[in-house]
Amino acid sequence: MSLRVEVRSLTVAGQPLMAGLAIEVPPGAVHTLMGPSGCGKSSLLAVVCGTAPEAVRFEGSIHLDGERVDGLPTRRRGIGILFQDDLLFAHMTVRENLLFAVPAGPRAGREAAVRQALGEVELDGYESADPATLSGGQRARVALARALLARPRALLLDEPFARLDAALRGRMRELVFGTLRAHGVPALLVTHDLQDVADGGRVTRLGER
Ligand SMILES: Nc1ncnc2c1ncn2[C@@H]1O[C@H](COP(=O)(O)OP(=O)(O)OP(=O)(O)O)[C@@H](O)[C@H]1O
Repeated sequence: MSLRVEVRSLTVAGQPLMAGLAIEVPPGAVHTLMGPSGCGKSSLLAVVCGTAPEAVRFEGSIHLDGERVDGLPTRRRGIGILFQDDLLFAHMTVRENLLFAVPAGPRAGREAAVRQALGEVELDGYESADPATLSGGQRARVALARALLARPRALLLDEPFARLDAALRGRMRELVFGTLRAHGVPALLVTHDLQDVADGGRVTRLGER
């Protein structure tokens, strides 16, 4: 799967944020967006997944594997998003949080997908854990597993490592980038930390307002 985002113009409440931008993300690659606070990074992600508020006006196009998706409602784009707040449901176990994301299908297959995803993020055996009892890094890994279980065609990462301590951040980066590569899922990553740039990944620097 590849992602192409072309921004002819992006305005928020009538103020221009960016123009003349083209981003091409090959399968499994992570493209980093950097820039000062307020330059429109989060607004651009919201436009790509189709959740931007009325005040955000976008002219341009978004393609997934050549299919134009910017006219589609969010749920039909198949683009996942991972935030720094993991947004796990507190009243559900890890397994229930993950099952929630698995597309409809036979029960056994969905359960197997959950077990496999937990293995991929090195959390075998954590099915019945309560998210509140997990460390920040473990919660971040559950959130990654959940994002991938929905089988997204592309993933948007909005400062997903910001809350993790330095040692864990390195491991989470490897895990996230490795998993995206393995699944061939292209990603856009917003960060303020140059160390978050994936090896060989491209960077777009957005300007001041
Ligand atoms: N719904 C809205 N109505 C009006 N202005 C908005 C709205 N959403 C965002 N803005 C403004 O648009 C600009 C871009 O915001 P955005 O959150 O996209 O920036 P950002 O680059 O992600 O910033 P940060 O790094 O601080 O998260 C900001 O000046 C913000 O105040």
